[in-house]
Amino acid sequence: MEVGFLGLGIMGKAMSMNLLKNGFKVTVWNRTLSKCNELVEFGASIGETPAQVVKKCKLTIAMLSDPAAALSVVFDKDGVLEQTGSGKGYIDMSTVDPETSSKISQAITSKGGAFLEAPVSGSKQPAETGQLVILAAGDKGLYEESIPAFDVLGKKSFFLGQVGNGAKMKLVINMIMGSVMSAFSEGLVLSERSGLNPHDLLDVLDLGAIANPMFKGKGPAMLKSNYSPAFPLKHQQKDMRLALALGDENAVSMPVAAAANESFKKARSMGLGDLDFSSVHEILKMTKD
Ligand SMILES: NC(=O)C1=CN([C@@H]2O[C@H](COP(=O)(O)OP(=O)(O)OC[C@H]3O[C@@H](n4cnc5c(N)ncnc54)[C@H](OP(=O)(O)O)[C@@H]3O)[C@@H](O)[C@H]2O)C=CC1
Ligand SMILES: O=CCCC(=O)O
Repeated sequence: MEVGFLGLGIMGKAMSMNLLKNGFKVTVWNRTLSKCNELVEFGASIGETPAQVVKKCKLTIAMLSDPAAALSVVFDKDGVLEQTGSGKGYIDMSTVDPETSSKISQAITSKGGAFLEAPVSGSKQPAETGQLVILAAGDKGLYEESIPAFDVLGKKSFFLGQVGNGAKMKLVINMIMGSVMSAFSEGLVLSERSGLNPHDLLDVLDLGAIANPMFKGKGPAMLKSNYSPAFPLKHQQKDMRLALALGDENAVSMPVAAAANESFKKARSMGLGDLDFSSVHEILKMTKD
């Protein structure tokens, strides 16, 4: 099966590499074209533009930073829309808001193409090992055709119905994740400032009712101020912003998420946006009496 892949950031690189390793023919494109070279070494072909990739491939996947990027790759000159049509499938796996997804869906389907949104739960390592959780919504036929690729990329796929539901599910999850990370960082700071050993806190947490792979995976690195990016903080803040907008639309009060968003915003303003989202810990460490 020949697959196009647009966007070779942390996630896109790992996902397209995985498809290659599992026998898919992959044609890649990235805004910064030099990032395609590593994939070419593993057998990928390069498309010079998103339109070229779509022209060549029946199925094209995108994994882009945010709504602006997702829209640009579809609607701009040499974009996806120029070559989509009957027999072409487009799957956007980026984390965006439901409105962005719906706009892309309408444009693709009005030209006869099929569209699926399929954001993912899981980060760099699950992307490398094919252990993502796929939250698909949109064209059911395209979902079924894409199962061989989803089986390589993820450990479980959900089909959630109409376009927008995948985006909403992903935003709810990341709103919870950002709020929990913020509370976890406060707990690490509180344990240290009150004279406890924060490593003991990690051990105790791991044995109790709120034991959590995120605490276990990120806690030790956070205590060493090591924030090598798996999930960049700028994307977590984008997800908090989009989730809060979803809350606004649905009149859901989310004071915990709103407070966490302030910490992520502050971290971004201090230049931590490209570090892992766990670097929000640095902001909370800065608060003194
Ligand atoms: N990292 C993670 O753990 C996870 C991330 N996600 C989501 O997946 C998406 C990608 O994340 P990740 O790989 O970490 O992000 P990165 O920041 O590593 O990569 C972003 C990608 O988007 C491209 N891009 C950015 N702006 C534009 C634009 N205007 N036009 C075209 N391409 C653009 C970048 O191209 P260039 O190289 O030229 O800058 C790059 O390929 C995001 O929506 C994120 O929220 C979802 C689950 C986990
Ligand atoms: O969107 C990013 C999710 C990161 C994760 O699930 O660990």
